[in-house]
Amino acid sequence: MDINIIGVPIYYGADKRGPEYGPEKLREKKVASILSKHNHQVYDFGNIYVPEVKPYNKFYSHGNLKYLESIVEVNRNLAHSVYSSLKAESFPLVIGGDHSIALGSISGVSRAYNNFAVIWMDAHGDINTHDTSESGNIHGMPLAKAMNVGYEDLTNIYFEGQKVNPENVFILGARDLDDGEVQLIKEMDLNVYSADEINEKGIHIVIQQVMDRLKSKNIEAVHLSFDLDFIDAKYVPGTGTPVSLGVNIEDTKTALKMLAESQLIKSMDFVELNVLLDKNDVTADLAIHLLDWTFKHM
Ligand SMILES: NC(=[NH2+])NCCC[C@H](N)C(=O)O
Ligand SMILES: [Mn+2]
Ligand SMILES: [Mn+2]
Repeated sequence: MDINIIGVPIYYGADKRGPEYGPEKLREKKVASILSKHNHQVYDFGNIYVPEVKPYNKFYSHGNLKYLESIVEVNRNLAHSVYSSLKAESFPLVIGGDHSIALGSISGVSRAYNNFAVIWMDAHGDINTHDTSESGNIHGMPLAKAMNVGYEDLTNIYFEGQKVNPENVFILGARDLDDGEVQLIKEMDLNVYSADEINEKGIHIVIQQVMDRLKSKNIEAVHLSFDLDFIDAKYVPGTGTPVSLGVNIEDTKTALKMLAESQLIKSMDFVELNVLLDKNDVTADLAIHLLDWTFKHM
């Protein structure tokens, strides 16, 4: 398969320095040549341009949507890059950066496919809006925007309106949800498999259930959005919002292997590696190992 690596060196969605060095770090660790070992042609498309913003301007046009203008611009460009990759039958691997970039990738995927699903592996739901967010950090909101919930500058990125049908969204590993997010899950009847449920039932059973659902819906493609904080906090010091009682590394690998082998995954985000918080590169090395593992099974 052909893979296009698209780096997005941004921290604005997290409002904490560190994730912007993710693409550089993974390149330093030879991500492209590692993936190409598994019979893939890997093309490194470099980085999406991230404009500089003065920190005092972060509230520029909206008090509870920090760095709104820049995040909109970056995601619009990213969306087109992801769409172009898919049109060229190349797998877009989007390397963050913080999770705000999922909005751009899902928007690009959405233009390429009619009936696709999003699998969101994360300790968080990332379904806040400017009304429910306690932080104003846009990385806690992209999945809501993709479902057309929230502020219109963010829901209308790349093209107007909804990018993904909420019925086709699967959140895995959740264990740190804000009140507004819990309410939205109820209102929209979203598919959420919490970390507790995964650890009780077993990852294998949960992934199988998700795949059965995808099959019954005749899904043609899946976008996998992987936030490193899906994994239990003790294994990932290098992420900005770690949460304990998560999934361990072995189970994470089982999930990624099963999803990769399904051949349904056509695009992926890999986000929230915080290089500045990392300890001796353990999280960066784990990131490389997980990507190596995933694309080995693809
Ligand atoms: N992509 C992430 N790591 N998101 C963390 C979000 C944390 C919190 N729920 C917020 O909205 O601020
Ligand atoms: Mn996230
Ligand atoms: Mn998260």
